Amino acid sequence: QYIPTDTQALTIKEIEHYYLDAATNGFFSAITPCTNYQDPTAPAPDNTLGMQTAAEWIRTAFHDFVTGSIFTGLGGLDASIGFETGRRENVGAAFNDALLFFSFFYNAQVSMADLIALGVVTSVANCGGPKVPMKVGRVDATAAGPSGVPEPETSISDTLNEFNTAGFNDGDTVTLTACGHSMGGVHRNIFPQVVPASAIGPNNADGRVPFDETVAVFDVTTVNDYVHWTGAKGGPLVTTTNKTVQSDLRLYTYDNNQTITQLSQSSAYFQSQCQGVMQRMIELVPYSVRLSAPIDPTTTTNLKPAAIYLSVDWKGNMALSGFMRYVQVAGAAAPPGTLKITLIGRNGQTTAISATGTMSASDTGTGIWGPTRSYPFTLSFPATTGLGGISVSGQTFSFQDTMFVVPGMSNFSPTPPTFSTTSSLNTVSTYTVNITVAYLTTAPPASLTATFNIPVPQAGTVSPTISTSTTATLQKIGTVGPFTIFSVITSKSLSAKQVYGTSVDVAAPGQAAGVKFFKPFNKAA
Ligand code: HEM
Repeated sequence: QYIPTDTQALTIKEIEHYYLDAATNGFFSAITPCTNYQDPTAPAPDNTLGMQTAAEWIRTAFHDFVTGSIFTGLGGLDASIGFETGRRENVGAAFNDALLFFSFFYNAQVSMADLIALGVVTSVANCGGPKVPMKVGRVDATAAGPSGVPEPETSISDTLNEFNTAGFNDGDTVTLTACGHSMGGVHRNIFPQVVPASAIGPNNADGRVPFDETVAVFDVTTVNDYVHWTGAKGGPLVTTTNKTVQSDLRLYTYDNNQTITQLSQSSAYFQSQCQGVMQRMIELVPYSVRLSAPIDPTTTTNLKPAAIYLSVDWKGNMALSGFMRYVQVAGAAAPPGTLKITLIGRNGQTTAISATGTMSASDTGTGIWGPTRSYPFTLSFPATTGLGGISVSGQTFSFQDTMFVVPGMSNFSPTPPTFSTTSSLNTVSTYTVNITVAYLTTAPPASLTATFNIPVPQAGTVSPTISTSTTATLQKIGTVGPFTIFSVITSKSLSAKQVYGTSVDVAAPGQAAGVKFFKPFNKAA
């Protein structure tokens, strides 16, 4: 585990993993294919209900963000929706479905609000829409926010007022709603005032009437249907005979159909307009929140180290292991068969020590940016040389070895059940963890303190929060080369889901954590 200087870098690393790496039970699993419906409390997807996870994720972001205010600088995308699911304006399973699925990916570095944003970015891009920039750094609310999410019955003036307060003018409101209503539909079981009982049928137990013919594709079809009065004609919130709930019709006709007609001019125009408003939706955050630069392998780097661990043994041999990730973005060279990873020593000098990373045949996948390849490697070097970084294909990545958990001297038992995004991870066991840390210091303290960051339930929402109340004291057990070694064994009763979300920080007395966000049991390993 290396220690980046900037804590947002750790969040970026985590989200990059969810966003770019292939994983059987990864973030994309619930929205692949885009027609899929995954109830995270059930063992397997159920596609007989007329429900759709990708659409639920987009609707979740809308209901979370729209009560935010550019005037007060409060609210927006902050996961407060979890505290608000009892309100009539937030009817339906979508919100808790989304938060429960996201909670498998929640930890001390990844907020629920960032996961809601990632849900929009992944479902839009995975289902044929544009790439909405993914920034990180959102902060979760600790209580409900104001109410006011527009409902089908809400007057046009109240609806526009709510969106205006969230920073969307009248035209933007039409655009965002038309973009959102490209996927999914309206369900009889929760909106009987909109959808007739006749909608219920085989593989449609909840009675969904889709917004358009391409329910699982983020595209201009619903707009074209409305403008040309073909197909689904814009969907049930236009065509319902109950005038009170014709909210899309009221909205689209408010400016005499000007905005909606513009949107139908071309698929490319629709997609670029949607990219802009979707970005603004997920970037409405409190004034106090600073978002990172976007995770974009085309403009940052498509070659990056991931899942890196540093170790030292009692003989003073060090090893840096992990993998290099190569994303073959559009226009990039084909992935090389091997990569040469060269050690930069603790003194900052490039050394003659190198390792070869060979492209994995199995750990591969195709994400929205292109094929992702991984190159596992282990770089071995003496403790006297130490670690300052690595250089790979002309790029330098900085690491440090001041304080790190030593994987070969640490362990964790029992092994939790295989990671999955179902309730199978609810089983609680007593887990014992040995945390052993190497500290590069000429004046070793008597002990170090480990703080465990454990996802725990919080009242009023299905979204977890992080508890830091479990700590442990590491005692000196020896020295190797320039390092003093500290260790502790501690036990805790946890669910497997909590185990996967737990991380540890370690600090010397009176100092900031030298080890930050070490995952004692890493599902990515
Ligand atoms: C004028 C404001 C809006 C109103 C009154 C409204 C109303 C509704 C209603 C009643 C449903 C049916 C929900 C269900 O049966 O599960 C729905 C679905 C949906 N809405 Fe909206 N909506 C509005 C704006 C938006 C916006 C701005 C977005 C996102 C950018 C959005 C995204 C969605 C999505 C993706 C669905 C499909 C959900 C699913 O199939 O599970 N809506 N909307």
